[in-house]
Formats: sequence, C-alpha cells, structure tokens
Amino acid sequence: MTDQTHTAPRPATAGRQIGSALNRLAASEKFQAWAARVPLLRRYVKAEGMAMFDVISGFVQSQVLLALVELEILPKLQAQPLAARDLAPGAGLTEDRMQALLQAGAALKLMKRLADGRFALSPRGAAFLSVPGLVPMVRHHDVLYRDLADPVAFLRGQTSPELARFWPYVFGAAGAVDPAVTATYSNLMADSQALVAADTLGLVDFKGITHLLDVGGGTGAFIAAVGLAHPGLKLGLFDLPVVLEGANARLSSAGLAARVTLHPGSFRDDALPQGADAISLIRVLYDHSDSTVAALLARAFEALPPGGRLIISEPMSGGAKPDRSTDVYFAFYTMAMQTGRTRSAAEIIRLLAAAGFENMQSFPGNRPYVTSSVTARKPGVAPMVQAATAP
Ligand SMILES: C[S@@+](CC[C@H](N)C(=O)[O-])C[C@H]1O[C@@H](n2cnc3c(N)ncnc32)[C@H](O)[C@@H]1O
Repeated sequence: MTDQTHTAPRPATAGRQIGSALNRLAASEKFQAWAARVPLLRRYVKAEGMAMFDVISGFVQSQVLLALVELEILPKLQAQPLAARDLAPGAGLTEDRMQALLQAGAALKLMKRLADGRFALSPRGAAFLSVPGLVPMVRHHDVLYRDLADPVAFLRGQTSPELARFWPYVFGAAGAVDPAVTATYSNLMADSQALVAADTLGLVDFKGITHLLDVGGGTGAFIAAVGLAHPGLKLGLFDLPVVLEGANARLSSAGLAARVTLHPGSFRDDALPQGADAISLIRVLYDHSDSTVAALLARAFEALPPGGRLIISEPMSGGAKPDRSTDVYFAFYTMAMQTGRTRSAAEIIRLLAAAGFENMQSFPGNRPYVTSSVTARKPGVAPMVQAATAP
C-alpha cells in the first residue's frame, strides 16, 4: 500500500506544463548567468545553489559530526574554549587535522571560532548535547551508513543490511531473549522518547480518557510522561517480557510504579489485555510489515470497548507532500531494518479503516522528524457516556 495512486501517464495540465518550462529554464546556463545578475533572482539562485550543495555534501557533514562525537570535542568545549593544539594530542590527531575538524564544526555552527583562534561551544552545539538521545543516535549511525555505502545495491535488495540485526526485538518475542542486548536497544529508544512524548502530548487531546494502555511501550518512558501530565489516568504497559524487565526501575524513579500495570506478552501471539478505554502505539507501526500492522490493529480493536480510542504516534512520511526528514532519513532507516516502513498518515488511516476504526484524525507534527500523530475510535458509544446521556 503506497500513496502512489497514479500509475498510467496523465495528460499534462497547465501547472505541469509551466513546471516543465521552469525546469528547462533552470537548467539553462544562459538563464542561470542572467538570473545571478538580477537583484531579486540573485538571492533565489544563491539559496538554491546552497541548498543543492547541502544535499550533495550531507554525508560529509554527518561524518564530521560523528568525528566530533567520537572524540568528545563538544563536551570539552562546553567546559572551556580551546584551540586545536589543546585538543589534538588527546584525540591522537595532528594539530592541522584537529584545526580542520574544528573549522568544519564551526562552519556547521556546532561551535564558534573566537578572535584568538580558539573554539567555543555554540548554542546549536549546546542544544545537540542537551537533547536526550542525540549522541547515541549519531553513534549508532555508523551501522546505517555502512548499509547505505552502495545505495543502488541496497535499493535492489542485493545487500544484507547490518541494521536488520541491530534491532532484534522487532522480529518478535524469539528475537528478544538476551536482557543485556535488549537493554541497549530499549535505552536508545527511551532516551529519544522525551521529545516524542512531549510532542504527542501537545498534538493529541487526552481529555475523556480514563485508562491508557501503551502497547510496545518499551521500558515505560512514554507512559511515565503521560502519567505525570495526567495524574488521574490509570496506566498499563504492554511489551515483550524481557523488555518489561527494565520497566520497574524507570517507573519507580518516576514515582509511578504503583500506578502502572505491566502486561508482558507479544502482540504477534497474544491478545491485548482488555479494560483500557485508549491504546497508544508509539513508534511501533513503522517497525513492521503491513500484515503485522493489520493483525496488531485488529487486536487493538478487539481489546478496546465501543467508543475506545487508538493513538498512533511516530515519524510519518509526507505522502503527497514529500518531507525532507521522514522521506529521506526514516524511510531509508526502516528500509535497512527490513521489517517495516515509514508510512504516511493517509496510509495509516487506510489500515485503521480496514481494521474497523472510524473518526480518524491526523495531527501533523511541528517537528515531523520527532513525531506526527493519528487518532481513531472504535465505533459505538462508551458505556460511561451511554449511561450519562440515557433519557
Ligand atoms: C521502536 S520501539 C518503541 C518503544 C517505545 N514505544 C518508544 O517510542 O520509545 C518498539 C517497541 O515495540 C516492542 N515490540 C516489538 N515487537 C513486539 C511484540 N511482538 N510484542 C510486544 N512488543 C513488541 C519492542 O520491544 C519495543 O519496545
């Protein structure tokens, strides 16, 4: 299932004819030289040129960032401004190479070059260090970049991506047996959950929900954030038994252990527990194939009461309006994982409709690379609402 609904070539519309003419113009060297001299167009040509070079050089930028992370340069600059000669010996680099790395970091605005030649942390560098999960995310990108080293072979399915083995639990209960391995992956997800929870809580109205079950909720970072924001809510957490082993520590430190019921199980093999009037699936669907998602949505439908709500939140494809962060990064990341894919809100809504849900609503995220949300309802009226409105 994709957003690609037009397979036969369509007659050119006026808009597409104008688009083709503009493309021909933009490709003409004569036009580019002329546009570069016209004040208003000059700004556009310069911005387009920069944007194009940004796409061309993106991999090198990421590798500069990885080197800065591996050599722990940003935390050192956070402590005090330093020069290349101060940092080079500890990193095992020559002073020239360290100067080149720092100069590149300053060009990416992760640090500032001071008048005396030293480098200091910039607001962007400070934000990078403070956002939970970003440093481990960059660190594990070496796996993804190895998988994408030959993108054509990768797209043809002729490679054996390492990332597919990096996240063993997505293959189901059988894949998640080693608690130490599972803890590494669960921590990576939980670290980045703070932003996802904050954005989901901003997008979705939890009013009227009395009992929330978070399915595939990991070690409870999302349910803890919801519990702290909504003190009256009953809470449940469903995940693989080995993953839930890490939940008690997190929920206890949030003071929520007594409020959250743990439900160990596999949504591939087990029914979901009943009793909640809302179920959340946070960054779960994109790990799985359409058939697994269809089966999971059917189980959620079964577990919910009439009028029960389903909340889905994860990075989503822009669909008809391709999105730079999700249709490039997440689409290729999930492709390398080989088990799921990055879906648009429209695709998720179609899967929800097929499972019997109605009243679907899409909430595009302000930061699509963090998350977007879709909500739905099981048809019927919740028993409590029915009693309250009965004549
Ligand atoms: C990408 S992580 C998301 C975790 C959490 N919701 C978050 O956003 O941080 C996917 C979660 O789904 C869980 N999961 C995968 N397969 C599962 C299954 N068959 N049954 C239950 N949970 C499963 C994983 O253990 C993991 O915690």
